Amino acid sequence: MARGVAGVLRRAYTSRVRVLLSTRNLHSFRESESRFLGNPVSDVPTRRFGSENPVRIRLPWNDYRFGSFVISKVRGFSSTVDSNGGNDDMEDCGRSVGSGSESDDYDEEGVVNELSDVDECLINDSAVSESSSEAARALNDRYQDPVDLYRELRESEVRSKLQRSEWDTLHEIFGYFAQSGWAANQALAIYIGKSFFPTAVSKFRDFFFEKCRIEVVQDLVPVGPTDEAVKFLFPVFVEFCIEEFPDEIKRFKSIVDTADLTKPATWFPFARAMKRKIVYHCGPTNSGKTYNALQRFMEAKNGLYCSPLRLLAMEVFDKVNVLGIYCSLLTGQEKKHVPFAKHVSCTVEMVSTDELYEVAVIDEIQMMADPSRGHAWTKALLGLKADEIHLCGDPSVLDIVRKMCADTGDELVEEHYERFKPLVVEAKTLLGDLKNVKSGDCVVAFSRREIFEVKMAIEKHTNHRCCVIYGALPPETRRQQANLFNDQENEYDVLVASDAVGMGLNLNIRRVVFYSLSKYNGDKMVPVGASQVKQIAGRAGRRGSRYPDGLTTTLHAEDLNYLIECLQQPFDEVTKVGLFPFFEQIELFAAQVPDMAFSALLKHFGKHCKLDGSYFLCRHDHVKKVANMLEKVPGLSLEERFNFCFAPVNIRNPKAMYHLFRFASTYSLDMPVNIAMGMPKGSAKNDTELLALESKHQILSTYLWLSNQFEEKNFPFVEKVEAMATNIAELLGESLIKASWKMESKEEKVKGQNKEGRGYERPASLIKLVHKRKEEEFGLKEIPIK
Ligand SMILES: Nc1ncnc2c1ncn2[C@@H]1O[C@H](COP(=O)(O)OP(=O)(O)OP(=O)(O)O)[C@@H](O)[C@H]1O
Ligand SMILES: [Mg+2]
Repeated sequence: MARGVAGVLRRAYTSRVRVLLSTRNLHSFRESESRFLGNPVSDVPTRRFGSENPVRIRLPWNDYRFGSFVISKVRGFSSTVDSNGGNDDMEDCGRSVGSGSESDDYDEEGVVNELSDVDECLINDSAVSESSSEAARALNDRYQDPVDLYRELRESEVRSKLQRSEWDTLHEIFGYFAQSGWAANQALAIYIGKSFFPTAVSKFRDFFFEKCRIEVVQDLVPVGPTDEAVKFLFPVFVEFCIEEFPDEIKRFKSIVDTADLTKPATWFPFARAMKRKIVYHCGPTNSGKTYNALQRFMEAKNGLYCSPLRLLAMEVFDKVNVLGIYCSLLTGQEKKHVPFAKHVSCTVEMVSTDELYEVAVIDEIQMMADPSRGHAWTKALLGLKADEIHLCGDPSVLDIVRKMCADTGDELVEEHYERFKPLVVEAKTLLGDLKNVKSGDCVVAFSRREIFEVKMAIEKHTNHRCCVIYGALPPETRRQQANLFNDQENEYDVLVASDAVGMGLNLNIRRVVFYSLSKYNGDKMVPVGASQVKQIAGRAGRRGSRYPDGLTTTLHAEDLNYLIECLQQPFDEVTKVGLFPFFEQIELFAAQVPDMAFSALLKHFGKHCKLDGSYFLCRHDHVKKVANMLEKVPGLSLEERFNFCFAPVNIRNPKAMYHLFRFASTYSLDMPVNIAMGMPKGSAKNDTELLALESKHQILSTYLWLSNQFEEKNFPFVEKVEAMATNIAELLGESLIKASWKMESKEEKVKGQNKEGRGYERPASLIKLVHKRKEEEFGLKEIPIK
């Protein structure tokens, strides 16, 4: 029986292990497999497993073969080489190579991906003495076939009497083996996972001690705990594992197979069957990328515009309809179907890969590299069924798009753009004083608190009035604030905004002033990244706006050099883009680990998933947090749970979390989900009331999102909720216009620091400039940035 299973495993092993036995290359299993099946990569006889009478081809030990691949030069163990001659292994030590999973990066809970690289540097680091090399050579000459050696061990009935020193050295050798990153990586090829590897080695050690002839021990001991010893033992270890652990191997294989995220291009066979033309509108901000892509969108018989933000999707929806092209709107929260419309403006998460389009536009394509949302852009690019796909974005993902198009077989046309007008850095700065703000300025701050502090300070100390835009505001309110700012007929001539203005919005901004260049990343204050600085600064001086010439500067002189550095930095080249499994993939995976809680399942998936080198698994800690909370709601199917967990909710807002919990609980009882939330009577009179309005809107937004995922009978109050949401968005708008309160806790904080009466003051710049240039270097010159 065991042999039967082993036979199956060996067949599987032979067919799988056609790629060089390195974890880094597990991702390319499939590729190499198909390459192999179509066109055998080796003309050297391969070792076969699985037939009734396996043909054992004797090869010298130093050419020991796994499938068609060779662990070459065992004696010198310089590298692992595949039969195609590709050399991949040891030189990468110490570098993070571009393949395998990135789970180590994304999972802050310290989940280690079973398939990710382990440090193979051990191999190179070990000092190999002349005598042990000599001993290794002798060992390899003596035992030329690992299979023979394994058989001999298996059949042996004598336990050798070892001397204490031999026993100690053997232990050291096996200890070294267990620590070997190289061996752990190679073992993955036979589906010995990283967590099981130490157990397998320990069992192998016991087996070896139990069965090994004294002569073999005496030949091995002089080699000592070295890589050479590991290389010698490894093929024997493989034989042992295949025979000893068929169940573990089978289990791990099924898990790995169902967590396979390699070859994402093949997930969309219909898109692959098409000859698509991809047009990449590549350039910096304000260079006309979206404008040109939208021209093609509007000319087409039918089209799809995929936006990074609800606000932009709404803007395109309005603009296109005004121009007489019927266009519907589709976001997570709203479906506005325009009769006879053949065009759709949607948020990128809502992309359907089922519809056929003549033209699709994917805006801000560089977002493919976003750690959390990247997968939506990747899916759109790989899966859209459109004759023409227009990508708008900066050059950071150009190379990877080229690679993806080569994989999909799509034609790629590149259109390069320059900024209409160069962005100019004002070296004078605001000299630390918000009184120097001018009409048409957008002051950018990176927290809600700072935004209000700046607004209040400007309104108190100058005659300017401020609009505000930040992430927690509903898109309708952001839009109302943007219109108020753009409209020249009122007193609102300054905008105070967070990085939420960074994408695509067309605002009448003359100058972008960075209030600070640091932001809180959830853990600590960090400098804002160069690409984000560019994106935000690029909001100044839009073509067709009142201020076609863009200026940018900082509030404080000490931040200026960092701003210039960011603007002058070339775009980073992205090497990996985001992926996330579809529900069906999670479902298949779940079948391998029955009874596992959903949050643990996601964690487990992250641990076992297999990715090609150009992809990473998107972060989903937010989803896991919701999943944890919803563990207490019984009776949800996996799919229902999946949908609830992806609902947009602010996990730091206990009220929002409570309502989501309530929605899920009511739904699980198959009762109509109601909203049970009081409406505020008027606009907010202080920051606490404003926060409450924001929070209420977010809860309503979650309800609307869920109503689009589930049946109407479960979420029957959509109209009522929509009306409430509109009402609250209006109240928020009114509140922002009236807002003149002081930020309470800030005041307390200032009191605590004995700074009462000192007026407005920004905390000192947090950017520590390493290469601080002298002020004279810039003087009051204006520095144009291309
Ligand atoms: N050929 C054109 N004729 C008239 N207006 C144009 C033209 N090209 C661009 N514009 C206008 O210039 C402004 C910036 O263009 P667009 O939004 O396309 O830039 P972008 O490169 O997509 O910028 P971002 O990276 O910030 O999204 C818009 O207001 C757009 O309407
Ligand atoms: Mg654009």
